[in-house]
Amino acid sequence: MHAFNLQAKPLSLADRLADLAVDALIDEADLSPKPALVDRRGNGAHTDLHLGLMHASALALWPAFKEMAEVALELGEVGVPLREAIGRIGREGEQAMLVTTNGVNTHRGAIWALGLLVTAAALQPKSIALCAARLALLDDRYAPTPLSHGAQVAQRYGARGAREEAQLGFPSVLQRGLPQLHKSRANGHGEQNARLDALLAIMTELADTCVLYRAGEPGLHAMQAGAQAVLDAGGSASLSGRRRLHELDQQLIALNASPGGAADLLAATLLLDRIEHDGISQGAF
Ligand SMILES: CC(C)(COP(=O)(O)OP(=O)(O)OC[C@H]1O[C@@H](n2cnc3c(N)ncnc32)[C@H](O)[C@@H]1O)[C@@H](O)C(=O)NCCC(=O)NCCS
Ligand SMILES: Nc1ncnc2c1ncn2[C@@H]1O[C@H](COP(=O)(O)OP(=O)(O)OP(=O)(O)O)[C@@H](O)[C@H]1O
Repeated sequence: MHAFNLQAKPLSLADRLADLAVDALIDEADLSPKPALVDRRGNGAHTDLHLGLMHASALALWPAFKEMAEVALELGEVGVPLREAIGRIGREGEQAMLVTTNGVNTHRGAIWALGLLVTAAALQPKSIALCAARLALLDDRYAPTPLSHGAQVAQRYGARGAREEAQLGFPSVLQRGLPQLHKSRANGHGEQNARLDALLAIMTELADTCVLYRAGEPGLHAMQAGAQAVLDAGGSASLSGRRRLHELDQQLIALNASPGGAADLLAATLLLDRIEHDGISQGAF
């Protein structure tokens, strides 16, 4: 008889999904140079955020992601009980984030997007985006309705925000982020450039409510047109694309226009990519 059992316990599906979600958030934060966002170089357009805080916040969310996957496996179907359970877990995750960051919003949008995707991946790994959309369409009786930045921007500009992106099945991820990630990889652009190109592809069309709130319609136009200009110039791997990317970074910082929503959707893109590589899903999201 041995004093210790040295055989590692296999990770459960919920453990693996929580690991992949946290990894995706850390990869998003580390990716550099992202226009006006927190990265390895600095704080972008944010005065209250830094890379260490993004990492600490990502790690603090692990239990919430694991619990979401577990409750999905336990309840076994899309319905109001599951929607309300993940709403409660998401709000607890938000509290854990705020305690870790001393009150700074580092990952509110990411808890929403990645939380839905983790739940859906546990439940229906063959149609993750559709399952996440069905969950997002259900009402959570206990969700507070504060006049969030997103709600204010929706009133002022009629913009679709984080809720609608999820309810539509994450078109920015499935139709922009993932295809561009695959295309830039196939062109041999290197992993970091492929990820930057995926972020830019998301930015070309997104109504990012962070940008609208901070910089209005001129800010949103600068983000979308500038991201398109980088891709048209050959993307992050080309010299002229890099020059355009630098210009976009300067321009968005000057406008205080940080594309936080696009960053969250890049993390969602990286999560689905990891889920596919991990064999949890075969790519039919
Ligand atoms: C739906 C959510 C995201 C709130 O959305 P709302 O637009 O009202 O809030 P807010 O202005 O704080 O923005 C949320 C974040 O979404 C991201 N975002 C911005 N624009 C977009 C977009 N077009 N698409 C996707 N994400 C976006 C940004 O990171 C932003 O910070 C969600 O946090 C929520 O319902 N919160 C209520 C509390 C809750 O139940 N939490 C648990 C959810 S599982
Ligand atoms: N690397 C990143 N850098 C900056 N923001 C990011 C990054 N990754 C994700 N985000 C998202 O951007 C949001 C932060 O944006 P912002 O600071 O505008 O939010 P806020 O606290 O709602 O607004 P404000 O700071 O203007 O009061 C976070 O919710 C987060 O989800």
